[in-house]
Order: sequence, then structure tokens, then C-alpha cells
Amino acid sequence: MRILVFGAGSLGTLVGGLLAPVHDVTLVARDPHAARVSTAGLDIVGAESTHVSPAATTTETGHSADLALVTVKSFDTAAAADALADCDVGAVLSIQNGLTEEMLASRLDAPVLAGTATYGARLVEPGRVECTGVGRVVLGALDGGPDPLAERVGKAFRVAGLNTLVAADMPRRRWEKLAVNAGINAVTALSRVENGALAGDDAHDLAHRAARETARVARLERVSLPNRVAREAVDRVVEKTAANRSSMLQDVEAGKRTEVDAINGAVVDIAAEHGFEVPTNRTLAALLRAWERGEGIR
Ligand SMILES: NC(=O)C1=CN([C@@H]2O[C@H](COP(=O)(O)OP(=O)(O)OC[C@H]3O[C@@H](n4cnc5c(N)ncnc54)[C@H](OP(=O)(O)O)[C@@H]3O)[C@@H](O)[C@H]2O)C=CC1
Ligand SMILES: CC(C)(CO)C(=O)C(=O)O
Repeated sequence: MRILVFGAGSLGTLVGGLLAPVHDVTLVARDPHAARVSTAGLDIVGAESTHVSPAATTTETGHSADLALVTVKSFDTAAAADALADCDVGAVLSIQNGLTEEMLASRLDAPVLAGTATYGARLVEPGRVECTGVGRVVLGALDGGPDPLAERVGKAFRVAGLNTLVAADMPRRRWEKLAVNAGINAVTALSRVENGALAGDDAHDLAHRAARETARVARLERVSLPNRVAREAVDRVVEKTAANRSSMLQDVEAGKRTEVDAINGAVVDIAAEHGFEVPTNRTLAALLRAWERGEGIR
């Protein structure tokens, strides 16, 4: 399969690199990373370890591929979609955090698959990515149900050795992940603690409230996600990733823009479309945006 990885930073470089031994992979990345991969190849270190040689470029348009894998941060999704509109791609798959697939689908003619990733990735230096945890890619039809295209992409990922599940219930899975991110990411970023520190703390209750509100909005969107399931998902992730510093906490610590708009902000916006209030998500989003507007982003 010809796979174009659009936005090969940490996650895109890891997943693209793992696909490269079996598929024809091109990383669309920034220099000096793109130049380094083009000339010296890519080292994958950590929980996965190999040296591979995908193509890499900074050119964003004019590509032809069977699949475009979108791995830019959520706030760069519109720009990625505009660039992909000038490519010839058979299908698009996002494995970003936050609700981004709708934007891709509204701007692109190619079919858009929904995805989530729990692999951990960190771009250590140009040409070198660390796999900080072997997770799983879950993908499927954006509106749910069986999907031959998702099956083909899932098979291509599995053939390359990626732990991949093709799921017929992506709407519920996306909203469950959103509930987890709305709770854990925002609360850990604002309180500057690792995920495990939420267990049994008042902040845990705050994370639960954000997740419960998200589940309620999911149900308004006709996605079956009981409050209890969202709460338990938060507890499970807090326990399983206790030592993690959430991606939003890492962004805050690095003085980088966060993905608040596609996470808590998206919950607020979609709730508003239903005339529903989500005070916890609204408060968390307002605090994070205040940080971003103020001294936050360097
Ligand atoms: N890292 C991880 O372990 C995981 C990440 N995710 C999700 O995956 C997504 C990506 O995360 P992550 O990989 O960490 O983020 P990164 O910032 O490391 O990677 C995104 C990359 O895309 C680049 N980029 C943006 N626009 C373009 C463009 N037009 N052309 C070329 N390159 C571009 C960025 O460059 P620049 O910064 O210069 O704009 C950056 O290098 C996020 O939604 C995140 O939440 C999900 C699970 C795990
Ligand atoms: C699951 C979790 C909360 C793990 O840290 C995550 O997705 C993130 O940090 O973005």
C-alpha cells in the first residue's frame, strides 16, 4: 500500500516507520527531520527497535497515495486537509486525539476513516523516534458499521506488525477516548501532575465530571456512551498510565499550544448545538485558553 503520513512528528514518524518495511511510505515532515530521514534513514528505538528507510519530504501537495494517515496536531488539521485536497489519495485515516475527522471529511472527497492510537511516541532528534509504549491502533468507519476499506487498511497495518483492531463501533470509541482526554488531559495539564496523581484526589472528581459531561453530549449525538462507562474509562487509563505525563501536560510544560479546542472545546461547542451546558468542560477550556493567550506559549 502507498501510504502518505501527513505531519510526521512523534506519532506519525513511529507509525510510518513501523509500516515502512512492508509498504511504500512517504513521511511529510519538517526539516531537518525530513532531510535526515531522506539521507540517513530512520532509527526507531525504545519499545520497538529497528532502522528503516521511508521516503521523507517537506513538500505538502502533489502526492499520490492509497492512504493518507493524518498525524498533525488537531489544530493543524484544516491546513492538512487543504494540502491533502491537492493530492490524489484513495482514503484518509486520522489517528489524532480530539474530534478531527469531521473537518477532514468536510474538506476532502476521499473517504475518511476514524482512528485512535495508544502507541506512545517521542521524536528524540531528527531521524530518531522513540516508541515509549506499544499500544494499539483502532480504526473503522466514521459512522460505525462494517467497512471493507477499514478492513483493507487494518490488514495492511497488521501485515506490517502493528497491533491493529478494526472496529465497527468507532463513534462510541471516539467519544469514549474524548471523554478520557477531556478529563485527564485538561486536569493534569492545569494541575501539572502525572496521570496517576489523579487517583483518589479531588482532581479525580473533576476529571470524572468532565468525562460524564462528554458522555452526555455523546448521547445527544446519538452515540451510546453511559456515564458509568466514561467514568470507568477514566479510572482505567489513570491506573494503566499512572506514570504518564499527559500529552497536554507535556505541551504546557514545553510552552506549546495545546489541543484544547479539539477536546474540551469540541465538547462545549457540540453541547451548545444541542442547547446544553457543560460547565466543567467550559471552565477547563477557558483556563487552558487563558494560559495559551497569556504567558503560556513560548
Ligand atoms: N505522541 C504520541 O505518543 C501520541 C499522539 N497522539 C496524537 O497524535 C497527534 C500528533 O501528535 P504528535 O505526533 O505527538 O505531535 P507532533 O507535534 O510531534 O507531530 C506533528 C508534526 O506535524 C508537523 N506538521 C504540522 N503541519 C505540517 C505540515 N503542513 N507539513 C509538514 N509537517 C507538518 C508538525 O511540525 P511543527 O510542529 O513544526 O508544526 C509536527 O512535527 C496529536 O493529535 C496527538 O494528540 C495520539 C496518541 C499518542
Ligand atoms: C490516554 C492519555 C491520557 C495518556 O496520557 C492520552 O491520550 C494523552 O496523554 O493524550
